[in-house]
Amino acid sequence: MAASSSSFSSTILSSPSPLNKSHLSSLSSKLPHNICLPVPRQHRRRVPPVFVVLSMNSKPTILVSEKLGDAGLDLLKTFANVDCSYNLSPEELCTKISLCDALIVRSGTKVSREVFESSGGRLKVVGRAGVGIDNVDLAAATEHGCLVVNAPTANTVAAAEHGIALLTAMARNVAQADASIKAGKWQRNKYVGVSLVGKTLAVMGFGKVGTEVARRAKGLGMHIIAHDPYAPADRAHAIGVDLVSFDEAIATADFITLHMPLTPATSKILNDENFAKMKKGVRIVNVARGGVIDEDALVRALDAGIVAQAALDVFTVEPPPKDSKLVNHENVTVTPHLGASTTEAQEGVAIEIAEAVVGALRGELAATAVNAPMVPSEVLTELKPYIILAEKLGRLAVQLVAGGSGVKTVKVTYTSARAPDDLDTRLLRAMVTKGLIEPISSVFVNLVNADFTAKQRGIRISEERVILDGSPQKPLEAIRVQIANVESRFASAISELGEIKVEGRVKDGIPRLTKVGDFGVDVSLEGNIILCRQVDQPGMIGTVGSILGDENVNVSFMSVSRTVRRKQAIMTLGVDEKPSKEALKKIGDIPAVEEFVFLAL
Ligand SMILES: NC(=O)c1ccc[n+]([C@@H]2O[C@H](COP(=O)([O-])OP(=O)(O)OC[C@H]3O[C@@H](n4cnc5c(N)ncnc54)[C@H](O)[C@@H]3O)[C@@H](O)[C@H]2O)c1
Ligand SMILES: O=C(O)[C@H](O)COP(=O)(O)O
Repeated sequence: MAASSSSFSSTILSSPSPLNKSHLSSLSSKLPHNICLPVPRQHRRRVPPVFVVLSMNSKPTILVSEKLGDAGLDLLKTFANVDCSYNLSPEELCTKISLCDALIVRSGTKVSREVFESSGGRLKVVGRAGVGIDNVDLAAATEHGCLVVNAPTANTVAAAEHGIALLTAMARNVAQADASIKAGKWQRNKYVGVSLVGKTLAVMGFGKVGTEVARRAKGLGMHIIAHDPYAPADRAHAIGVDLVSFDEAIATADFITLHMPLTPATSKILNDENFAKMKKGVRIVNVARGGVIDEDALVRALDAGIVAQAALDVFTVEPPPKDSKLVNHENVTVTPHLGASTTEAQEGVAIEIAEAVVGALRGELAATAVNAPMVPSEVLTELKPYIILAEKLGRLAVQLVAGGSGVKTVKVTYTSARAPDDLDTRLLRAMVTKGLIEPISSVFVNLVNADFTAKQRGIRISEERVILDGSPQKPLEAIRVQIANVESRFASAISELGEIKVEGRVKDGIPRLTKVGDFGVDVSLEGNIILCRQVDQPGMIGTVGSILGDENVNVSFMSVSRTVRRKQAIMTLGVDEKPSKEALKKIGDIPAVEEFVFLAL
């Protein structure tokens, strides 16, 4: 395969010379008994999860801080210790959280920065049993490497049905009439309502819930328009809805129903200025988030008769103050955030979030991750050996650093026959970052916080593609990691360009180191590695092997590659145990050894 475009010349070095089988068997009789020659390691292959969260033997603890459906709780209990502690104060939550690996909340628990700080690094997953994640401090979660997942689909219909319930109840004064008759009155003239048929309903936010509300309202004979700057117009057209501008929506609607998330852009989007643009007598439904309405402005608009009625399920502060003018307004119908509260939705949400949290704790990538890239499972399966390769190369490269200006400028090069848009490298970059940072810090790095952690430590990681001609069946041919402006503990790891350079490939599903500096090598990236530059002369393997054998250090593989016959060679040894300082010194003292380094993978 030839590189078709590259800013790095990517000439593959002539094949290194790993020991071949006959060479090895003739050697084996001369080696100490505990030196194993290359053994198939497939059975020992481990795929590290992307969110390595649990030690092998621990049963995780999951704190459930709000009521969750039984089916979800049962699922959680098969995997973890489940602590259902409802109505915790913020202080109690902060105290408990240090004993928990995961936390499951609904909208009633504020997962603040303090919660992440109090967890001492143990909290690895926050599961939001529902859609809105505005009660979770996402920035803090990301900085602490904590994955946030939600359950975005199971309560959609429930929320849409509640929107329709509020719409119809409001139009026919159901709540007010109910209260009146229970107070002993019979006020048939007071509670004359308005009809929905033929009226224009503006759906603000045409996502999952908004779409379902629109479908149902069409069935009531309403004319539906929608405003959503990010929704595809063809999806709206397909169900007979026109997407219009914000101003057109609010100016032409008889009814407005809110279905957008609470974001800085939508906060108080219905305010004095926008109420003034509405048709006099407009009616408003909110099952999204209280914060999208300026509640004081809504009271003014109600008092001025601009807004005839409002029906609200959500409030800026929940529960709202007892003396809230808005809640107590006679033209306002309220429910206590019940949009998702149907038996069916809560069972669905509980299962959806339990599966997501358990999956994340097992280290799988969550399809509903909120603060990490979502990688489809088929892509993940294909990339798995390359994920390990990326991390191991990062680990190896950073351990080769001996000084200089520190690990600041790192370049990762992917050699692939795939088109750039057919290879998502975010996962690979995160794993290189993990490999680079974890050996030199106590920071836990994962896909969630990799970029943040690198940035925080002043490490600039650039990526480059070398596009190969040929069949793109494999996602990658090679990954190369280069660290600039550093000195190395193993001078041979410095390339001609003056950078530490390591390169690896996946062969038969096993990640292998294939280049160190400008030397070709070929060893499996497992356990610990000794890199040794030596004069190419007979007896070296036996001498080094004997030193390790005397120490009861098991050699799992070896490869020798040389540049010029009888001149210089790089010997690479895989060892299961870390040799003692004395043994390493003895290796260094062998006259033909020019330099060597021990690296833990
Ligand atoms: N009351 C409840 O119990 C309840 C239940 C479920 C969902 N919700 C809330 O309903 C809202 C919608 O949920 P969803 O599942 O449909 O979410 P969604 O992400 O599927 O849809 C939200 C839509 O809002 C759009 N949007 C974003 N910014 C906008 C803006 N400035 N103007 C107009 N549209 C904008 C997005 O493009 C998206 O299409 C969320 O706030 C969610 O928290 C409330
Ligand atoms: O965002 C949501 O999913 C809804 O607001 C439901 O919130 P809840 O789980 O607190 O009912």
